[in-house]
Amino acid sequence: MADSSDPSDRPVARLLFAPRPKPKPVEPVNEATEDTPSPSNQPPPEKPPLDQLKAFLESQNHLFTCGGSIPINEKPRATKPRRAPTRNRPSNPLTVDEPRTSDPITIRWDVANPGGKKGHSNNACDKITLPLAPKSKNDIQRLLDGTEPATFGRGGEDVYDEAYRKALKMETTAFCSTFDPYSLGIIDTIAQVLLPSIVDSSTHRSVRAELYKLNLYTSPSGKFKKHVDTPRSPSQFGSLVVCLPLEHEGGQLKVRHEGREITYDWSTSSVRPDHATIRWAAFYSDCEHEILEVTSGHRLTLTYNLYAVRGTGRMTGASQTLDITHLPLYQAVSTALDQDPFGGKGGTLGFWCSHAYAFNDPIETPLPDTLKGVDAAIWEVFQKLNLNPTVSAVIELEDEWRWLKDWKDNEPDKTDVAAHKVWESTVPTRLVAGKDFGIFIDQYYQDIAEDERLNEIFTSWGRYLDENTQWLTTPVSQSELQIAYAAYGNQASAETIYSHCAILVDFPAKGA
Ligand SMILES: O=C(O)CCC(=O)C(=O)O
Ligand SMILES: [Fe+2]
Repeated sequence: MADSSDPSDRPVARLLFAPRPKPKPVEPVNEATEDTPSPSNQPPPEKPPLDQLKAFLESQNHLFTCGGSIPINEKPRATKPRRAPTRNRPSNPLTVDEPRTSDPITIRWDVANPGGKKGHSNNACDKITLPLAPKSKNDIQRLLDGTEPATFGRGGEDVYDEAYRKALKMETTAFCSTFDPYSLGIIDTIAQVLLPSIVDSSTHRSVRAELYKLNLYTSPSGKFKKHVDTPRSPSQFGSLVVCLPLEHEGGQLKVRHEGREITYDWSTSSVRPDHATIRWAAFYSDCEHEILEVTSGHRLTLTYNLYAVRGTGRMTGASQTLDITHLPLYQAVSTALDQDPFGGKGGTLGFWCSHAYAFNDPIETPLPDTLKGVDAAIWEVFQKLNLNPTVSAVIELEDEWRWLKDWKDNEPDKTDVAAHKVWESTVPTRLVAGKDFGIFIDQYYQDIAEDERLNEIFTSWGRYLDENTQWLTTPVSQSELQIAYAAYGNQASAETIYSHCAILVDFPAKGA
């Protein structure tokens, strides 16, 4: 993704964020253990209601990834055809409690130059079936021959740099596989955990998974250093990684969000011979993640982009809906807001979203349909309480706003400090909430004075959030991730980028 500092580029909100302090040190949490329970779940009773809610919200950032495993049934039984129901014989009950198992997975791919003969037609393909049969380890070489080096996005370009990403790939046009995340229940699980729908909500959401790549991380030193996944469209909310059964060690996938870290360790070896298992992990794709070095064998994954779609969620299972009034969050918010937090004077209640959201221009973002984790929950709580929330891109103006860097030139005789005062009187506050997402400067603004320009841009794009705004959360420490957004994606940016957002609720003044 381009980290543009060229003022002639169309600037976007993302570029205007001030660098933030370093994130809190990461608390390592591994797959087998629960997140450390936060003592702040029960805020001390003496705090005012809004402070109690703030403390409660601080502990609500844990939901950003989920994963699981599916054993492979290496000798699949022939499936008995189901008999159609008749009047005397009801339909077969659904075998919902049967453990889900997968058949072995076959991968087929195009062979570019079969037999290496010139002039030979290019339409042959090869295949392997996993888990590999004993003594068929050499089959993996044929698969390797069908791959090409995997690039990634840096500074708006696709680059190959083994120091950052050492991996091989196949494009979806060159391979297919019998693996189906829908029929194995993986997509249902992701929908329930990462994109739940809420009873009565206007946003009933389902997940669509689109196969993206086959990747092979091979020893020695196959890896992908920390990055966030480049969103392919504004409705992309997540990424799914499926690890197919091939012996390897190392290659742990680490996913991070707001100082928390989950490790998916899928290594298999003679010590842990459970290689006849498919393992998977899904996460919100704005979460930073990395793949540690593979120290032996080959780590083979299929990656999918996950999109939020409107639907009934009944693709493979029953619709799962959540009654928001039963969430502790609902109780916490309604108790805190029982008393008007602005004492009748009116103001804005702000919730900095815990995640970043993809948008592109000029198409609107699909928010609130793509809200993630606690952001979705707070949105629904505000809705349920009839508070008319809005979700906006919120930008924080930098002290030295490099993109309009010549503002000081208007006051050449003043010191930086004095010139800065002029700037501060021009813009009432540093926080501006957008009615739209990207900020685009048209030619018109180039012709007016710098200070007027600032004000005009921001009042036409959004509104200033003044001291009457009470923030329930502090903005996520983004300094590292912000750099990662700008510099490292898994593909050079396709028109869609992430923005930081806030959910806002306006409380009118009493009698207004
Ligand atoms: O293979 C994996 O574990 C994930 C790969 C990844 O992060 C990516 O392709 O963007
Ligand atoms: Fe990734």
